[in-house]
Amino acid sequence: MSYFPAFFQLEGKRILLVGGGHIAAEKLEKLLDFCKEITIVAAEVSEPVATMAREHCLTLLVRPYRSGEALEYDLVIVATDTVELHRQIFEETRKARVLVNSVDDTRYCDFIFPSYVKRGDLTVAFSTSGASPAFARQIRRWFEQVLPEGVEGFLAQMRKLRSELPKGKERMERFERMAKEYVKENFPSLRN
Ligand SMILES: C[C@@]1(CC(=O)O)C2=NC(=C\c3[nH]c(c(CCC(=O)O)c3CC(=O)O)Cc3[nH]c(c(CC(=O)O)c3CCC(=O)O)/C=C3\N/C(=C\2)[C@@H](CCC(=O)O)[C@]3(C)CC(=O)O)/[C@H]1CCC(=O)O
Ligand SMILES: NC(=O)c1ccc[n+]([C@@H]2O[C@H](COP(=O)([O-])OP(=O)(O)OC[C@H]3O[C@@H](n4cnc5c(N)ncnc54)[C@H](O)[C@@H]3O)[C@@H](O)[C@H]2O)c1
Repeated sequence: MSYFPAFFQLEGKRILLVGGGHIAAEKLEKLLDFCKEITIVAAEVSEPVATMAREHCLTLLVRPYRSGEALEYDLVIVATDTVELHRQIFEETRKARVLVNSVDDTRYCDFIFPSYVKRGDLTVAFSTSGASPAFARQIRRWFEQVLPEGVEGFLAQMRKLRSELPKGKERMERFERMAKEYVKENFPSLRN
């Protein structure tokens, strides 16, 4: 079954990253695009993870994961080199409202990381539901080339107008027209 694409508000959520190596650093970099309160627990910590933790004032616990501690969080990302730990954390959380991502192992995932492009308020995410992460990455890279410079500025302008103009048919038509014109001018291969 494919994964449902949703955009979660992470601010205010309790987030735990388990692991402090190469892959944990990649996941952390992505999480930091969307939230600034993250706890990391890792037996050993690589330089990139230590640097991000310091720069963003994250809670960094340098010690092995303790049984049951995932239950204190809303979202848990497990990025260690110990598959058994990924299974353990997934099992521990089954009776609680904790969502788990185990890198590289859909058996122990409630959600998976997509490939994405983020420019201001625009986030475009690609997923193959695990069929081919390599393909998700390549299509993301292609899309980065297609995306016009300054799209975030256009969205900032639209956001401002939305807050200023009263709701209704007139506003709806105006926004549709503006969005259509923007796409027509900036995505030259689209004609309609
Ligand atoms: C998108 C991205 C986001 C991110 O990591 O944040 C992501 N993987 C990325 C890259 C990548 N990962 C792997 C390769 C090597 C080539 C290949 O295998 O294709 C490459 C390509 C590369 O690095 O070039 C290895 C790999 N990955 C998974 C497995 C396990 C398996 O398939 O069973 C294995 C085999 C391990 C092994 O062989 O031992 C599993 C998962 N990887 C996912 C996400 C989730 C599904 C996403 C989806 O398809 O929708 C899922 C299910 C779980 C999760 O991790 O959340 C990120 C690209 C970011 C970007 O650049 O934009
Ligand atoms: N490195 C890659 O390019 C790559 C590519 C594909 C898949 N993977 C997979 O991703 C996983 C992580 O890879 P990595 O390169 O980040 O590994 P890594 O060895 O760099 O990091 C593993 C981290 O897990 C921590 N850890 C291990 N047991 C722990 C425990 N009980 N409690 C807390 N922390 C613990 C370690 O201290 C370390 O910080 C592995 O399963 C690997 O097979 C890695």
